[in-house]
Amino acid sequence: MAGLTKRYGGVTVVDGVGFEVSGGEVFGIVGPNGAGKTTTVECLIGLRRADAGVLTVLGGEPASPAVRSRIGVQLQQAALPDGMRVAEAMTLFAAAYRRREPWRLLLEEWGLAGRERARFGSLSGGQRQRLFIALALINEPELVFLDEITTGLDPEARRETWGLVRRLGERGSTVVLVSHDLAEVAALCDRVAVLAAGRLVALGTPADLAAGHADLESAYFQLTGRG
Ligand SMILES: Nc1ncnc2c1ncn2[C@@H]1O[C@H](COP(=O)(O)OP(=O)(O)OP(=O)(O)O)[C@@H](O)[C@H]1O
Repeated sequence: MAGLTKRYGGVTVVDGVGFEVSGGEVFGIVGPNGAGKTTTVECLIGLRRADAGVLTVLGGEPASPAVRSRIGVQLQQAALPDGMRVAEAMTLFAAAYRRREPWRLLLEEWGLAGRERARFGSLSGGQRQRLFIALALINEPELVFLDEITTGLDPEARRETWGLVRRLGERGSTVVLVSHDLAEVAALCDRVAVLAAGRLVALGTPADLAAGHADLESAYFQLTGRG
């Protein structure tokens, strides 16, 4: 991806951002609120049209059906009707794809076995989050986008989710992870892009970014102009 630019009503919210993500990499995107992280992901998954830039995802155009069928997406504002049962959600999402993982296995893997008949509205925050990740994986995606997956989770659920993201990486999936949690990024990501006010201000391994600073957090504050 090179030169990604997106404007909303004349305001540039993503400004010439470019990076390459390698196969099998866990790639983090961090930055303050409003930095353009979600907009960047939305352009990469074909949900929004870029105003400028060259975007290639798995060798194709982000919005093409061939690419869409090979990616998985868990978006920040994901929601399901409160009355929908877990099994119904899995069946519905599975129906949208030709290639799909047996969804009962996915529920097992994500700690939701036995919750098939539970309604979305009755699930805890952690269970909802895991359900959204399971839904994002239903088409056995080669590339998975996860946006703030541990926000609102208690420490134990957060740790568990980290383990599951690691497992995705180990299985060979490429993961793009948007996060506000620098400890999470340091623990999970091979490389990290730092966005601030729509621009890419740094790109490297967590260790590279932290080099010359007390830690990753102080590097982040300096890079994003908050230090
Ligand atoms: N549909 C939209 N219409 C107008 N402005 C938008 C729209 N979506 C996002 N924006 C604006 O674009 C900017 C970037 O938003 P974006 O959600 O990409 O940032 P972010 O880095 O993901 O922030 P956060 O950390 O708060 O999720 C913000 O100023 C936001 O208000």
